[in-house]
Amino acid sequence: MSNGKKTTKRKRSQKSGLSKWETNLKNFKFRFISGLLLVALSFYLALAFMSFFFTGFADRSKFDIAFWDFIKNAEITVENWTGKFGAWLADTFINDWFGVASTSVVVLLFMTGIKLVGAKIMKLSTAFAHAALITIWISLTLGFFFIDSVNDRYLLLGGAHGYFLSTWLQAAIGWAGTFILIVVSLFAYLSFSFDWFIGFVSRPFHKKEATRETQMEPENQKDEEIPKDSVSAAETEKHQSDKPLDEDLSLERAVSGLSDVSSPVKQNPEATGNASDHQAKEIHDEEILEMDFKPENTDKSLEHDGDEDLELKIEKAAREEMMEHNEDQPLGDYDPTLDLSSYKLPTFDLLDDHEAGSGQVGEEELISNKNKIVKTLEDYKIQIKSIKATVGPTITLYEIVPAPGVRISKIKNLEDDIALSLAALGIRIIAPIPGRGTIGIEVPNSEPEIVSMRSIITSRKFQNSKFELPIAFGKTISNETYMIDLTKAPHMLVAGATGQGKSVGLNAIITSLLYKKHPSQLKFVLVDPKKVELNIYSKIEKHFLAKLPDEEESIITDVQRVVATLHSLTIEMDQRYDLLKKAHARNMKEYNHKFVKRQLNPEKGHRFLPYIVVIIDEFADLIMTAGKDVEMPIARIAQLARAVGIHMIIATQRPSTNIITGVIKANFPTRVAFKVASMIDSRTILDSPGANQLIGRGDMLITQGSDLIRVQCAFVDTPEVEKINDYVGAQQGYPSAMILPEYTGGDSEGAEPGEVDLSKRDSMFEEAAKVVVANQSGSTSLIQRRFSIGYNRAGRIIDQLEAAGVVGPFEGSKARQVLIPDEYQLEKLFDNIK
Ligand SMILES: Nc1ncnc2c1ncn2[C@@H]1O[C@H](COP(=O)(O)OP(=O)(O)OP(=O)(O)O)[C@@H](O)[C@H]1O
Repeated sequence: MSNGKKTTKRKRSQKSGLSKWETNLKNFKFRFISGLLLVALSFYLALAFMSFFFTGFADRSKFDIAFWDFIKNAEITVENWTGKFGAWLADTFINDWFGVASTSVVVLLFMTGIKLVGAKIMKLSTAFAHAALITIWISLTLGFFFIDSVNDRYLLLGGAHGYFLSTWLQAAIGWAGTFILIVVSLFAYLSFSFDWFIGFVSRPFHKKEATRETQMEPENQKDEEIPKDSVSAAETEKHQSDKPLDEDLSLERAVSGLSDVSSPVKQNPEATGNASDHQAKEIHDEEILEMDFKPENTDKSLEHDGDEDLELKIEKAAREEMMEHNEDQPLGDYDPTLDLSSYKLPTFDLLDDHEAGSGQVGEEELISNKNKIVKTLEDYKIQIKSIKATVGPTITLYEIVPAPGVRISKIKNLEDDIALSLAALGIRIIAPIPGRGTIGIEVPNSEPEIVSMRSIITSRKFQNSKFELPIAFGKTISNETYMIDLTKAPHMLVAGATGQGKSVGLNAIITSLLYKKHPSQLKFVLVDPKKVELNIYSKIEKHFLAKLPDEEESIITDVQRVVATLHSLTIEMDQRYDLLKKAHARNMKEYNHKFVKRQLNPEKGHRFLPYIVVIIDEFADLIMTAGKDVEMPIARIAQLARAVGIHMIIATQRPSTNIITGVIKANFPTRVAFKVASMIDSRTILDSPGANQLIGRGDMLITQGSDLIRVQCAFVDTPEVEKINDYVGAQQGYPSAMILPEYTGGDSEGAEPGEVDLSKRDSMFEEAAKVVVANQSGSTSLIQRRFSIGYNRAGRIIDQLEAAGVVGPFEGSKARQVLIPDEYQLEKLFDNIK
């Protein structure tokens, strides 16, 4: 009894010891220090080994006593540079173990050390595996070729391991056998580890093909360099410096000398010199990528039959063969994109640049505005320390540092006066700018610039983004591409009075996603009560849309269908949670990772889960007509669906409180406001004023909880969206849109629960009956699997089959009894119930 207790205790302490050790490993400081120690140890060992080659001869006789005696006895000294311990280590590693191949230990210690410190190198498990193979091979080879060095105890090149292994092998398979084994194992290792090696070795045997290959090369290259639908390579983008604005455009002034406000301000020579070209425009750091997504056109190569194309054909065949033989080989990771493996992301040339950069802010305008601001403030006896301008695409931000003692609220109250003196609409005062200790005055530029969607999509920031669902909205006031990850958002409210850029904004959101995602990874549910705004996307139904079963239109316009779709999405959400639970995954990313790694069995209902983005335009219309019927499922999805990859974007013209209710608001943390009609609307959507002061045409404010960020929305015109849709729609898609689970709640009027109306049989009733009779098994999951339909619908069909007398009643865990023995009887039954 007490023994048992002890064991448990020990186990527990071992357990806690392990977790402590793990926690330590995760601790950065601990890792860093351990890493440094390992690197130091690797240097020490390297010196010990190196020195051993020179001093080992002199020290050789000293190792013959026990280790502690050797270390303790001060009278014994060694020549090795690293002292007795180093000498002993070198002797043990080199002579007793693996000979000179033991240097691999030094390399491994070094690699582990720098990895712990934070260096990005190859996986340690791979390094260890290679090192082990190389060490054994070198040790054996040296042991084989320098077998005589065993008599020279000072240096066994292959170590004791090499010597014994080679002696044993020679006795077993002879000298020749051992030699062959050494050569073959080398070739096997190189072929296994390096793909190029097989080609290198087999090249002499394929001289003829190799010549052909060289002949083909220039042609291939040409193909790569001038992809048909890529963007013009000659096109370049202005690269602008990353300097903070105050270095480039200096409107800063000393505290004293405010009296000479009209005097020319300090100018940066560069900015002034280029005034006519750039007009002291704020310089942004977005490098534009001219990139083409066109994957290699393998199909083309198949069309060529001539002899000269042999090499290309072989490549293609090898590829296809690999796929055909997939089942026989150990399966690699599951690739969800394989279903539509030839799918190409839209190319950049589908987007226009809308004369990007056309809007320019003259230096005169900047100075005049600055003077007016300073003058107005001065009129109200407000002293300022400095003023700085940041020129954005449509807005310039004048940042003021007030003199000590000036009350911020005093400046804030002057909003109207400043607007009056500048004779401009859309002036917004941010007092203070969070985290900067300055006051911002945003003034619209007289010639606003259009931010083209193209400049955003081609920006390096967007292209290199690692976001799961990247949405590139446009540019901030400092000309940076502004992006959010919808998975983090996770639901978004968009408001804006009519004509202020809401539809363009929704198109920008969808376009961003279409430029980054494969149809297998993302599905949209589009709700458009206006029937015209989102209809454009019906062309990509088979690629990117999801809809209810038996639904004809993929863009939902009818309120009743919206309600059914939202309910269906809640069912999909619940099903996804069930799958996550079964897979012991906390969220969809983890689940998909497991699925891709083939840890989840599709036979058990597991499937790769695409993100679902639900976009609802004109939400006001919807809530007015359907009220709680839409509000409740939306609230449910918004509260729960984040972890299962369902995200919602709701847009409305009228952001009043009866439309954006508390429940909805609480669950939509990301808010986007285009210009709205009143301050009350602005407060409803953003919880603060500001959206009423915007200038329209894509000028917007975004908040993700705390700060408000002013962004100029990227402009994407309807013809561009059409081109993108044509491009995607023309490619091979899935047989249909993604089918959402069947929702039957709305249809069951009249029928009591449990009562089945056979006159309203499911369209799959007969097919399902045949399958059940043929298999003599009446299970819902069989029908679900065979017809790829949801559980609800399959269950309903089974109920109908029971009512028709095809299957018996529900019997708990057992499958239902099938009452019809064969197809002949079944046909008779069909005739009876017609
Ligand atoms: N980001 C933008 N950059 C430049 N101009 C824009 C931008 N967004 C919108 N506009 C201009 O504003 C016009 C109206 O935009 P949009 O159709 O998106 O408005 P809306 O808010 O959706 O209106 P409604 O609610 O009536 O559909 C566009 O035709 C375009 O000329």
